[in-house]
Parts: sequence; structure tokens; C-alpha cells
Amino acid sequence: MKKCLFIVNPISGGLSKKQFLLELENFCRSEQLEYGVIETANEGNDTRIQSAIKSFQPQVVVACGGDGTVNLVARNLLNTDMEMAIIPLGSANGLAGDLGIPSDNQKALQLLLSGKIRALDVIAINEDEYCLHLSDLGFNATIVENFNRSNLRGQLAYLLFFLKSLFTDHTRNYHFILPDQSFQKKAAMVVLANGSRYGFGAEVNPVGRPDDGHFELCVFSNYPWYAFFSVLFHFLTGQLKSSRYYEVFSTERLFIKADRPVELQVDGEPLGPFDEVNAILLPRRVNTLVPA
Ligand SMILES: Nc1ncnc2c1ncn2[C@@H]1O[C@H](COP(=O)(O)OP(=O)(O)OP(=O)(O)O)[C@@H](O)[C@H]1O
Repeated sequence: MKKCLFIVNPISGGLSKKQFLLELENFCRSEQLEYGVIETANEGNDTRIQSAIKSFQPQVVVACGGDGTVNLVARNLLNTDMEMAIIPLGSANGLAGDLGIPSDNQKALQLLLSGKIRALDVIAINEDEYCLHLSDLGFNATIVENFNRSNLRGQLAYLLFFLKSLFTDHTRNYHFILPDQSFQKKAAMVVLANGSRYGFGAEVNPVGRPDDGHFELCVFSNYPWYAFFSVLFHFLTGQLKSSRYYEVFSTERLFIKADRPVELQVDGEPLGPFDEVNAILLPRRVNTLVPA
């Protein structure tokens, strides 16, 4: 009998989880899975998850929520051989989308039985933060910061803060240090990408795979105001590689120094303004159930 611990975020995606909890219970009973459920809270989640893992000893820990919930579960499974499953119940579900995990709850639950394991890389950021999907500095991180501070959820809210962000200055002079090169550049947005697409569908890192042993540094250099819609067009249509304002570098290590602090977000969670980012790839750290 497979033992599954479900970590359910009651607020993700702005959705009530009442119906999902019933589905989960029916599924586990009919498939004879031994299961436990804990809901996340505003804080103290690492301690609660660690103590639930210790007492229940699950084989699979299931993140039921958005990218923030997946990140929370994953960082508690680093250096263990437990498996992680994902039920995408967030606003954007970026990593789940990249991994091809179905948005239908029943189909996603089925992966507990029929999924294959993909060992995902993780980017360690400033030592104690971990990124499974996408982190960035500047333009998008400011949107995420505003989004999280408000009570609004959903893609419409993201659009609202996107418009607000257009009128804020995000450009910084950056110094990038990679193992084989270092360079300086003025940029509006800098992405550390383990995955490829943002949850709203735009592909920021066409060469990105979350288990290929490296991550990408994607730099949106400072474009003149009249080029904004051209960059946006290339971004939304998956043609960033042909934009003169976009560059991508694959690496396993990266140090970034900005001339002034700038917003940083990791897997959709705003961490505040930073002027230094140190990123190191931890290869194949989280055994994740994905469609076979
Ligand atoms: N019980 C709770 N009450 C308030 N906030 C919570 C609670 N549980 C978790 N959170 C917060 O939820 C956030 C994570 O949400 P998550 O990313 O899973 O969903 P989302 O933001 O709707 O989706 P996505 O990241 O895919 O856009 C974290 O900031 C966490 O602190």
C-alpha cells in the first residue's frame, strides 16, 4: 500500500479546496492508498511538513497548490529518496505546465499510480532558497511582489499588476560572473531559468529542461521604450531568440551583482530587493512523478 502525504494550500489559485479534498479522499479509498493530509498555513510550514514526514513516513509527498506550494514541498524533500507529486491548484502552475502534468484533478491524481519518475535539478539561490522553475530580478519580480501583497488572485490580477509595472523603473547595471566569462550589462529583467515557460504560457527559455544538469541565465537588456511591444511580441509568440534585446547563457554557477537592490522572485514567491544573487545548480535532487 503506497503511503501518500498531501500538502494542501487552502488559498492557492483563489479556489476553495473543499471539493478537491473529497476527490482526494475518494481516490485514495478506491485505490487503497494510505494517506494523510495537512493544510499549509501562512508560516511555519517547513516545521509542520518535516514533523508530518517524520511521523507518517510517506513514500510520496503531494504538493496540492501552485508553484509556491511545489517549491515548499520540494525543498523539504531535498536529499531524501521520497517522491514528489503535483496536483496543479495554483494561479499559474508554471512547473506543472512545463512537466506536462494534467490540470484535471483526477488525471493528476492518477500519476500517483502510473507516473514515471523524473529527477529534477534545483537551483540553490543565496544558499537557503531553492528554485525548481523560474526566478527573476526586475520587471516580473515587481509584478509578483505587488500580486502577493494584494488579496487579488488569478490571471486577471497578474495582468493588472503587469500594467502597473510598466510605469516603474526596473533597469539596473548588472555584473554577471559565470565560470567561463564575466560581463556587464544594463538590463530590465534577468531570469534564472530551470524550466522554460511562465505559467501564463510565455516561453522565456526555449532550451530549458528542468533535468538537463544546468540552468539558463536569460538577460533582457535595457530596451528603448518604443521597443517594449516588439520584446513583448517576441516573448508571447515564443520567438525571443530573434529579439536583439534577449540573450541566453547555460551554466551551473552564476554570481550577479546589481548597482542597486532590485526585486527578486523565486518560483512565484517575492523575496524582496537584493543587489547580489549567488546561484548554484544542484543536479537531479527531487524525484518527481510526471506522465509516463
Ligand atoms: N493558510 C494559508 N493562509 C495564507 N497564505 C497561505 C496559506 N498557505 C499558504 N499560503 C501562502 O500561499 C503562497 C503559495 O501559493 P501558491 O504559489 O501555491 O499558489 P498561487 O500563488 O495561487 O499559484 P502560482 O504560484 O502557481 O501562481 C505562499 O506565499 C504561502 O505563504
